[in-house]
Amino acid sequence: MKVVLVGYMASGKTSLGKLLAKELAIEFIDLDEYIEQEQQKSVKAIFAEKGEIYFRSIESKMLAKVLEEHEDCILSTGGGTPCYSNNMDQILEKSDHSIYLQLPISTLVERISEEKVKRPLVSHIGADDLPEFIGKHLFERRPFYTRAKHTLNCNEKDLETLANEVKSLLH
Ligand SMILES: Nc1ncnc2c1ncn2[C@@H]1O[C@H](COP(=O)(O)OP(=O)(O)O)[C@@H](O)[C@H]1O
Ligand SMILES: O=C(O)C1=C[C@@H](OP(=O)(O)O)[C@@H](O)[C@H](O)C1
Ligand SMILES: [Mg+2]
Repeated sequence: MKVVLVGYMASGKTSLGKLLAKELAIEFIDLDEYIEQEQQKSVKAIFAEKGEIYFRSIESKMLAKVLEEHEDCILSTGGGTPCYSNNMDQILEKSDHSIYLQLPISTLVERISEEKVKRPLVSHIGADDLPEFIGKHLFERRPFYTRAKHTLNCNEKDLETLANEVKSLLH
């Protein structure tokens, strides 16, 4: 069974994916970590040294590779993955379940402001401008995320609760 998690930065894709894979005893793949291993560089360094277009091209290729080569896995994507190239079509075609982790802007702002450094798209944005940036960005990206097979309301739920809710979707 192939399950793909999508959603905005800091929606919990990596954390929930890890927990789910452990509980379901299947392989966990985080697309950003996969790219970092393949490129031998952090996502931050790839953005800084080669630019976003290069990152999006690698991201799309690595997504296709993971979807092709892995039968049973939980795949946590990056926040931008479904929004470029034909990535969301690929996800819908090649996975059994795709799940959009939905959170209110206020929670995303809180989480991102604590972890801006490792996220190159927001690292340069000041605290005052962050809510407007995230609001606009999510408005642009939401149409891609909502194509996922399921939407999971993650507001004020801990990881264990979310893992149980995902498991009940996987039939
Ligand atoms: N359900 C949750 N409740 C509270 N904090 C969470 C939850 N899920 C994730 N987090 C926290 O939010 C931050 C971003 O999580 P992460 O898994 O890196 O998100 P993503 O991979 O979507 O960017 C981390 O600090 C993580 O511990
Ligand atoms: O939203 C985005 O475009 C990005 C999200 C990041 O992943 P997370 O969503 O896990 O932070 C990472 O892929 C890169 O920094 C770009
Ligand atoms: Mg992540």
